[in-house]
Amino acid sequence: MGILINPSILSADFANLESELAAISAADYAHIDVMDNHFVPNLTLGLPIVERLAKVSPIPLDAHLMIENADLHAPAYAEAGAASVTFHAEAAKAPVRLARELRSKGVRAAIALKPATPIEPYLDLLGEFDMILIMTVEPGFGGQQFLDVCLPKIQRTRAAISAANLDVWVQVDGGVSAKTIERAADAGANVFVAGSAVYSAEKPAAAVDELRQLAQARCGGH
Ligand SMILES: O=C(CO)[C@H](O)[C@H](O)COP(=O)(O)O
Repeated sequence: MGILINPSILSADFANLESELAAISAADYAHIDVMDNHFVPNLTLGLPIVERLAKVSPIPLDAHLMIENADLHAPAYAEAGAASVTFHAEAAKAPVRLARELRSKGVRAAIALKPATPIEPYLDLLGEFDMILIMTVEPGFGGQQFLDVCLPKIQRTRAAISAANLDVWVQVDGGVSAKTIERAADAGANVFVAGSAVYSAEKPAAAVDELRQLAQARCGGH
């Protein structure tokens, strides 16, 4: 399974998003944090901006919806041009139905779990998703510290995916940096979201390369 580095534009300059996306053209997906000020105590951007970003981005968009009522709102992000749409388990009433609806629109469907949400209720459903996002911070803000307590959940998720012989990606988001990415890779993640570690770097493209090399050196087994 390949390694993917998805910089989060949460730490980018919101007044210059087109050039901020150009700066990460060597990454795999641009991670777009959609926050509604209800599911999380922060407000970022919504559908019209995602629609524009999808048109100008040199790489596909990975939309991470930190919004309530995901069943109702998530499909519109697929129609807006995101290549991958992630909704939160805590915000979806019918996650399997929603994932099937997203896939029917031709996008990758992913489910996200906050640090206190267990993977166990979803273990028999893994094949319904293209990716599982294990949050390694409480969602809402960039620049937080990576939560090592989430590593066992990443391990259990990867073990279940391997045991079922599924091709499901495991994404980590929150506090991912050159200091923490190896631990996440060792635990079984293969998709890495990094906001501040990329956009606070003098050269975002070099930061993407460094993260990729560190993860690739550890991800031989998955
Ligand atoms: O989903 C998020 C916050 O809810 C962000 O994607 C995440 O925190 C990235 O920022 P950083 O790498 O600075 O932690």
